[in-house]
Amino acid sequence: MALVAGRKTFAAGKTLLLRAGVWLGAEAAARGGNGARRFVSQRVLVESDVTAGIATIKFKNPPVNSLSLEFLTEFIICLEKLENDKTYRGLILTSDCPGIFSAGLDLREMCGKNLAHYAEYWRAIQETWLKLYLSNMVLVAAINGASPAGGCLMALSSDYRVLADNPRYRIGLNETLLGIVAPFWFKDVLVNTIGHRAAEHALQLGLLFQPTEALQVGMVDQVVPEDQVQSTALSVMTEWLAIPDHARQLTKSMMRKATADNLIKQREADIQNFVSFVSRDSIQKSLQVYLEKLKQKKH
Ligand SMILES: CCC/C=C/C(=O)SCCNC(=O)CCNC(=O)[C@H](O)C(C)(C)COP(=O)([O-])OP(=O)([O-])OC[C@H]1O[C@@H](n2cnc3c(N)ncnc32)[C@H](O)[C@@H]1OP(=O)([O-])[O-]
Repeated sequence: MALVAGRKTFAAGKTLLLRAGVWLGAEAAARGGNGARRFVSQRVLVESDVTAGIATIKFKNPPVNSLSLEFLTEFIICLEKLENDKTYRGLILTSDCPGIFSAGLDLREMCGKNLAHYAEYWRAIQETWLKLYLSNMVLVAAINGASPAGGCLMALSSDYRVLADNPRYRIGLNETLLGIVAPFWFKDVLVNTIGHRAAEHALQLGLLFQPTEALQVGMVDQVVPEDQVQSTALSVMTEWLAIPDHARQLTKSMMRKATADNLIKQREADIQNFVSFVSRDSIQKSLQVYLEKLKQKKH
C-alpha cells in the first residue's frame, strides 16, 4: 500500500521511485502490546502511539540531518504512510541526532552534479514541503537542535514550534550567508510566520536566531528547557487534538492554500529556475567555499 502511495508521489521521478522501493524492502516494523508501533528505516525513525493517534518522526541522518535525496525519499514515504492511515491525527517532528534538528539542504546534492540531478533534488524538496505544509495532521516541531535554512523551513511548516533553550540551537533562513537566495516559497512561509518587515530583515541578513530572539520575533511558539521539549510537544499536541478534525483541517487549508498554490501552479518553472541558478559557476564556487569552511571549522 505504501509503495502504491509512493508511486503516486513520484510518478514524475523514476529514480526516486526506485530508491523508495529499496527503502520499503529494508523497512522493519514492530508492534508493542500497548498500542505503540515503531517503523525503522535507515534515515527516518517513526514511533507511534496508536491509541493517542500520535506519531513521532525522528530524523536520523547523521552527522547533521542534512536533507539528502535519500533522506527526503524516505521521509516523504513515511509522511504519506501516516497521512493515508486515519489512525494518526497528530505528528511530532524531531531529531535523533544530538544537538542538530537539521542542517537544511544537503550542500553535496547542490555541488558538482549534473542538471538532471539538480532537477530531481529540487522536485524532492518541493514535494517534502508541500506534504508537510498541507498535511491534514496536526504538526508540532520539537526542535532539539540547530535548524538553519531547510531545517528552519521544516519547522516553519509545522503548526506549532517548541524550541530547546540552548544558545547553540539557532534557527533561521541563512541562505544569503552562503551566497544563495531563499526561494519565494521559503520566503512566503517566513512572512506568514513573522510578518513582512521582520522577514525582510531576517532574509537579507541571513539571520540565525538564538532561542530567546526566535521567540521574540515569533519564529517559534515556545522555548523550554532541553529536557522538556518532547513532553511540551506532546501536551501541545493533546490541546490541538481536542479540536474537531474537520473544522481544524478546513481552517488550516483556508490559511495555507494560497501559499501552497503559489508553488503548485509553477512547480516546473521553479525547478528550472533552481537548476539554472545552482549550476552557475559563481554559485557553485560560493557553495564549495562554504562547504570547505564548514570542514575547516573543526581543524
Ligand atoms: C536555493 C536553495 C535554498 C537552500 C536552502 C538550504 O537549506 S542550504 C543549507 C544551509 N545550511 C547551513 O548553512 C548549515 C551549515 N551547517 C552548519 O552550520 C553546522 O554544520 C551545524 C550548526 C548544522 C552543525 O554544526 P556541528 O559543529 O555540529 O557540525 P559540523 O559543522 O562540524 O558539520 C559536520 C559535518 O557535516 C557537514 N555539513 C554540515 N552542514 C551540511 C550541509 N548542509 N550539507 C552537507 N554537509 C553538511 C560538514 O561539512 C561536516 O562534514 P565533515 O567535515 O565531517 O566531512
